Amino acid sequence: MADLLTADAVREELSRLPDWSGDPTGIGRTAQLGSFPAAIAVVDRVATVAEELDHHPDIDIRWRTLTFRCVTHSAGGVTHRDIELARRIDDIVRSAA
Ligand SMILES: C[C@H](O)[C@H](O)[C@H]1CNC2=NC(N)=NC(=O)C2=N1
Repeated sequence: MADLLTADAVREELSRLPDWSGDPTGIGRTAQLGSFPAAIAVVDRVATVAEELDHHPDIDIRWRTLTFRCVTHSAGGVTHRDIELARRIDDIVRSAA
């Protein structure tokens, strides 16, 4: 099982993920795209990456605003897998914006 990050480690990782906030119970970000179809296209690309990593974010879709939350459910908190997923989500949002 993946190791839970301490509060200090989560803070450290978040300092390198400026669009994300959170704590050891989960990290999240929102992203506003240009349109609803553009937002759905981002969700679709995130779905592909989530399958590749076998690690899946919780996603809230409200018109063109997406909210991603990453937590390792099986571990009950934030692990390096969530940090990796967050970086990959950032890459997708950046290339879509
Ligand atoms: C069997 C499979 O590895 C697990 O169900 C995975 C799938 N994706 C997952 N995603 C997240 N965020 N947390 C998990 O614990 C998790 N478990």
